[in-house]
Amino acid sequence: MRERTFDVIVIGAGPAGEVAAGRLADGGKEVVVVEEHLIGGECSFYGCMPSKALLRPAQLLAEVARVPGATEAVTGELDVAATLARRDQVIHDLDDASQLPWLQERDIAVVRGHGVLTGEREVRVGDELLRARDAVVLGVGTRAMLPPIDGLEAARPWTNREVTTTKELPASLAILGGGPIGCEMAEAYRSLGVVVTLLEGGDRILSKEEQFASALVTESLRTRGVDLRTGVRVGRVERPEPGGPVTLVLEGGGDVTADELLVAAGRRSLTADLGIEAFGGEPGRPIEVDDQLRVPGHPWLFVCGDANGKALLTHVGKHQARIASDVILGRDVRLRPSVDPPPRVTFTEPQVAAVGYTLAQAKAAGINARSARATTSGNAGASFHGRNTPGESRIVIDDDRGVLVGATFTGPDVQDFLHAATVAIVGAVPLEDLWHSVPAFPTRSEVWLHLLADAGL
Ligand SMILES: Cc1cc2nc3c(=O)[nH]c(=O)nc-3n(C[C@H](O)[C@H](O)[C@H](O)COP(=O)(O)OP(=O)(O)OC[C@H]3O[C@@H](n4cnc5c(N)ncnc54)[C@H](O)[C@@H]3O)c2cc1C
Ligand SMILES: NC(=O)c1ccc[n+]([C@@H]2O[C@H](COP(=O)([O-])OP(=O)(O)OC[C@H]3O[C@@H](n4cnc5c(N)ncnc54)[C@H](O)[C@@H]3O)[C@@H](O)[C@H]2O)c1
Repeated sequence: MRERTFDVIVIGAGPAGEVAAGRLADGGKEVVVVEEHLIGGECSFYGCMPSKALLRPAQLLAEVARVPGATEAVTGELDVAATLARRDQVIHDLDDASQLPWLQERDIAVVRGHGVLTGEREVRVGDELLRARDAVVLGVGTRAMLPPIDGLEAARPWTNREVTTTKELPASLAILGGGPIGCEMAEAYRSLGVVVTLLEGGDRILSKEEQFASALVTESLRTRGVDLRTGVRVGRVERPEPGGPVTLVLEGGGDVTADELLVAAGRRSLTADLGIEAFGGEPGRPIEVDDQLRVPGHPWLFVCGDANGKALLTHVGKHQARIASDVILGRDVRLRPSVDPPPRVTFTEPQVAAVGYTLAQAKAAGINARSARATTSGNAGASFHGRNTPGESRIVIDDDRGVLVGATFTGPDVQDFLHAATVAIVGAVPLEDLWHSVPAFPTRSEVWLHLLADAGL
């Protein structure tokens, strides 16, 4: 068996693993990355990037239709083939060659294959044994979770992998689960001309967000023609002919038939064949870590990104990777609770861009909280993006401390509003100081003036 020794072994080259490897190498460590599929991970090839590529063209076309001058100039329909071709460019036709120079420039070694922990600071990849002088960082991520529904697995449903990469669109698509994946893909596929049925088991879609945000996205999807149903329980799935239509038999009567079925009902950690049980982990479950991303009792073992289950978001995994790397490089840094829940954006139209607590979550956390609201497009800057676009914004205020603890912006293209709110929350900026943070005219940031006015400032 071939043996090699490095300072740090990183298993999984998704966003978390890549950032850890890069930062450690920049800090002078000799690093090896073990990857069994594509360098770039789920986010680059089957997640964030292709999903946004599928959503953006129709959203831009809708914005053009709201802005006279441009409206008259752009008169055609969405080009479906060009949209799929652009998606293929974004995911580099599922080829990770363009990710390699970044690693090579930093002298990061790459080992292709499935990594398994075989001992302390020891990883086996096929017939190669890797040893680490300092640490092992796990960034193994997640896969789609299939709920235990009779016939579901045998029906070979789509997961995020097929829905983001397919070259041929089905005429109809049923989607199980109304979280961010289900909602984004419902809108994208509908905009590409597919008949979409979205089935959510809970009483509302996007259940982790403010109720008003769920209601706005529900209304928007229904207006676009998505058959959106909540409180639905699927009892059985049938696909008599492989590749033929699939039928979901609903508990309580009725069924839904579609050419394809997407399961977007949550994720499971890729910790089943990792050797994690020897270090206190449970195969298939997220691995518990402390505020320095270490596995308790194993100071050389770190877990970053989706695999620790804290928040399944690329930017969260990358932040954790920066912290773990700095700890390995000898710095005393930790996760801070100041921005938890973290910033997040569902890229539907309207978008839901939120950070920190919803009002209900703040109250449940024992905070003396109240909210203030404003119409997102109710300012001069917004008129240049299209008057009266649907969308409301709300901030959640901790009245005892006089600071923000949450914010939600809904509307078209509001994703970049979020960072100001994140800075205000992490910096615990007093509301009076926020009031003096004057937004330029005419920018859509004037929504802050209206939010603070509604809060009594
Ligand atoms: C459709 C979709 C859309 C999304 N959109 C967004 C978005 O807009 N914004 C956002 O912030 N997040 C989004 N996410 C979530 C985001 O993709 C994940 O949070 C992110 O990819 C997690 O990064 P990671 O590095 O932890 O894991 P991953 O990206 O899953 O990467 C893990 C890597 O580890 C490899 N691996 C696993 N086990 C082993 C092993 N034993 N040996 C070797 N290699 C191994 C895998 O092959 C993979 O390459 C989306 C997810 C999906 C599915
Ligand atoms: N824009 C973004 O940032 C973005 C986009 C997509 C995904 N993501 C990340 O990926 C993660 C996974 O996304 P997701 O949408 O798969 O998961 P999720 O856990 O967020 O949502 C799953 C939804 O499926 C529903 N569900 C579960 N079982 C069901 C069943 N049997 N029948 C009907 N409904 C059922 C749940 O009630 C829930 O609403 C998210 O947590 C998110 O962090 C982020």
